Amino acid sequence: MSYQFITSAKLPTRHGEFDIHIFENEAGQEHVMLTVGLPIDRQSAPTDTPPIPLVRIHSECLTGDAFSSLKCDCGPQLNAAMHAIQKSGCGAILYLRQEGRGIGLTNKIRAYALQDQGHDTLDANLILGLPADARIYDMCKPMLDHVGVDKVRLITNNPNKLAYLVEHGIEVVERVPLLVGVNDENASYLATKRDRMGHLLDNEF
Ligand SMILES: Nc1nc2c(ncn2[C@@H]2O[C@H](COP(=O)(O)OP(=O)(O)OP(=O)(O)O)[C@@H](O)[C@H]2O)c(=O)[nH]1
Ligand SMILES: [Zn+2]
Repeated sequence: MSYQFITSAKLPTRHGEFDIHIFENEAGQEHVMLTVGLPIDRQSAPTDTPPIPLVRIHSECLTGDAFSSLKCDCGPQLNAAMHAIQKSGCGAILYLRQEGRGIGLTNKIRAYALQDQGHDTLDANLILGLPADARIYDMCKPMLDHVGVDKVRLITNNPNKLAYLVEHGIEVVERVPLLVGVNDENASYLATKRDRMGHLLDNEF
């Protein structure tokens, strides 16, 4: 699949002002990138060491990002990442339109119905005959290339995202862990990511 840059504009938010960039693949699927301080202006202070952009690869979660769901940690993670990137002055949010770990909104809600019956987040996908995690990350490299980023500090607990970037020639100088928005409703979801999905979490939930 190839990805094309379409357009960009300013986006003021309550965290500060971002540039918003839209990308599209051949199937017409849109992905979004919010940036601050990118591309890095190497002319203005050529002798300074350039900053390493702080980057968050975030998969769409309508229920968490827009509806403040307590079933996951997505909404607080998105807000914390936007805040941290603004504070650092240089970075990007890659907002990937792969809802429900790539199975789509309808299937995610089907999985939630199974979770209501006591299944965990991983088994719910498997019972539906769907992969535990169907996401791809091949849009990330062209999106980062667009703003000249080849080195990042990556905000994640997900080893798949680290592996993708490293395999595609993007240097991950640092992994920045992100644990926010833990509550009684999402504790078992986080424990399943830690115990059954290999996420880099060593906390008790
Ligand atoms: N199938 C399914 N998807 C879920 C469930 N809860 C959250 N999601 C999806 O999981 C994805 C969350 O992904 P990210 O925010 O990229 O985070 P992550 O892969 O958990 O890794 P981090 O970078 O460590 O946060 C979103 O697409 C959510 O819609 C669930 O119970 N079932
Ligand atoms: Zn979520």
